[in-house]
Amino acid sequence: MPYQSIVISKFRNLADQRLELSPLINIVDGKNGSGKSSLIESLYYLSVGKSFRSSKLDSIIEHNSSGFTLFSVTGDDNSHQHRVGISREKNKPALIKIDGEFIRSAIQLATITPTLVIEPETFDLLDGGPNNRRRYMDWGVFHVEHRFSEVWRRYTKSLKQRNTLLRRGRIDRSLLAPWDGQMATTAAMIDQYRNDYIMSLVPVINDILKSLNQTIDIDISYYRGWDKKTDYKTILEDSIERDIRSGFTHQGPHRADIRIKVNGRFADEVLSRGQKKILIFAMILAQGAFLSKLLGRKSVYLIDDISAELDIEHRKNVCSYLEKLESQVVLTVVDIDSVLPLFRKDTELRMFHVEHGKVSQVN
Ligand SMILES: Nc1ncnc2c1ncn2[C@@H]1O[C@H](COP(=O)(O)OP(=O)(O)OP(=O)(O)O)[C@@H](O)[C@H]1O
Repeated sequence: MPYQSIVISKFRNLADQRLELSPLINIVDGKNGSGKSSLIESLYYLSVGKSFRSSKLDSIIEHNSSGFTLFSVTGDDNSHQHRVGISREKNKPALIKIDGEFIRSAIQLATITPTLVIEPETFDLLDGGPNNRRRYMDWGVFHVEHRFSEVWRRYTKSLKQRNTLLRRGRIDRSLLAPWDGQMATTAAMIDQYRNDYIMSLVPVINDILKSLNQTIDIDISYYRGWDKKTDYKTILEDSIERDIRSGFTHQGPHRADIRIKVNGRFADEVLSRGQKKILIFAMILAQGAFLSKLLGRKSVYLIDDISAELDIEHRKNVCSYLEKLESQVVLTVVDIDSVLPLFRKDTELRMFHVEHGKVSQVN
């Protein structure tokens, strides 16, 4: 569901303001340090109740203020509207309302507006640690498999309990049994959801690579976090001595990873920097395409500083792809001329200019 309007107050350097967005393409330009990434971050915050830039609340709240608030109206002509409000005050719990009702978990936010973000750190997906890749995989699993968040919650709760017991050192092993049982059941489900998602996603990524005029064909090998031939309960039993020595559980879905291969070789080892970036664009765009194909749900795409990431040819391919999606896109650029000529004249496009945190619509 696209954002129709947002109201921002005391978020980073952004002035207190209300913005009306296009349901399709929105281009935001402004000098370095004007507030473009902060605007992308505020939209992302509204979609999941957290930032992609910082986990420290203090750095997000406007420096001279004690808290920020964000408010959005989402929906399109054919669908029901939703109103989301988030208020964060220093040293206080988050207050989140959907349609006037307080909610306890920010997870509910993510179901309203599936939001994909491409910002400088997204490009760590291939070369960075497995956390990024698990987050990538689980964004999709969360949206296509409604049981995932509950199963994941049960798994992590049992993992935490097991690790607490392991840290006690000399333990009565019978105390571990219920947690091991719970972990084995939930791990098998998580493994199945992730494996199914990745297998379905690979052809979509390859189709998108083709539509971005790329000749590479990729494959993804999924590692579930423990040996593929052994059931998880046996793994937990066999690794108990090592787990006790270290005080934590070495193997399991919390250690899952994906490795991306191009012509049988690992992408992070053979692709150029530019090729990696376009591959990462394709991987993110594929998540939205797959969700739309499977469940008819459209995602919102937030893309920060596209011109810094892609050369003109790749930018043109990505912009043409985005234009055909008929989804909401918010793109930021330093120089509007680096993207504006790449869109068709008849595209429903809205332009904004940011200066010292004030975002103004440009005619
Ligand atoms: N909590 C905060 N309160 C006030 N100002 C902040 C806060 N956090 C960051 N800033 C400032 O907000 C400004 C805008 O930052 P932002 O990253 O949004 O800029 P940008 O337009 O994306 O810049 P660039 O093009 O360089 O990426 C910066 O000058 C930054 O120092």
